[in-house]
Amino acid sequence: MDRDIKVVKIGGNIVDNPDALARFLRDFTALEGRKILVHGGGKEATRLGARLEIPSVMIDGRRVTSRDTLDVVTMVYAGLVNKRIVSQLQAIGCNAVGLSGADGDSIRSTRRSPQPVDYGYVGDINTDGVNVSLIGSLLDAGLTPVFCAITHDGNGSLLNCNADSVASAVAIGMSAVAPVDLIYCFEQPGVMRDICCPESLIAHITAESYSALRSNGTVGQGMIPKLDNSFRAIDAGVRSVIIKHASNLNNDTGTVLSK
Ligand SMILES: Nc1ncnc2c1ncn2[C@@H]1O[C@H](COP(=O)(O)OP(=O)(O)O)[C@@H](O)[C@H]1O
Ligand SMILES: CC(=O)N[C@@H](CCC(=O)OP(=O)(O)O)C(=O)O
Repeated sequence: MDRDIKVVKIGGNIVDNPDALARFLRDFTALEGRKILVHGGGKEATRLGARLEIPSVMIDGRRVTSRDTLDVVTMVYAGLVNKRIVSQLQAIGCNAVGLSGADGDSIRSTRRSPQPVDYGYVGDINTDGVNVSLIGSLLDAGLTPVFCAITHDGNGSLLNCNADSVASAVAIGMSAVAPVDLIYCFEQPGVMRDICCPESLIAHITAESYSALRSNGTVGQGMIPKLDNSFRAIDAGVRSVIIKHASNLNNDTGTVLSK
């Protein structure tokens, strides 16, 4: 059997669009070999928070996660969104199993220091926090793990992580046992010089060109953590990283990252 593993992260704007999500899940199901899906769902959490009168506060692309907000994001990511995705995958022949990081002790993290910014119940995934043998056993059993952004600290607390960081950490962890390709899918063609112009797609970014794109403001907002996570994965031995439109999952179009 092909030992390679594909770790695919699907962004929040696709998760939030039923037609785009259905198309993406069909393409994901068609991917051959062992695969893992990681999803976000920030928009749905923000909407439910508003309905419950729990306002969402984001700082540098991360959600300040109070006790109440932790309840909201757990309900939305580990519940509604995860189970919706798993049931849709089941309906099209992909035997998915939905997990938070607490399930099977699959992903452990540590609550962030309250300095310089107190993010509340937000975690950073531990260096050895990905349970490679559990995930390997699921893959060997023919299952497709589907992870949300909720992890745990091993002491009974759930912690909210950035979904891009979960994807990168899972890819890094699994690269200890197999070649891993990390694929970030979202609603844009990739990293662009001009976000309003799809033709301005940047085909290839190195660590050196990234620092120029960052300092001249070409990349901003959510793209900075995505690129930081991409380079972290490459440095830690992940075989390939690409950032692409969700509808291009099964072709080569996108932005390829390399050292
Ligand atoms: N140069 C760029 N190219 C593409 N997207 C960019 C760029 N700079 C900033 N972005 C923003 O980054 C966002 C992606 O980050 P994010 O919303 O965190 O992704 P995801 O949907 O995967 O969670 C895009 O929606 C876009 O608004
Ligand atoms: C700590 C933190 O910010 N966690 C994210 C997790 C979800 C996520 O990353 O979703 P997208 O991929 O849709 O952005 C949040 O609560 O928004």
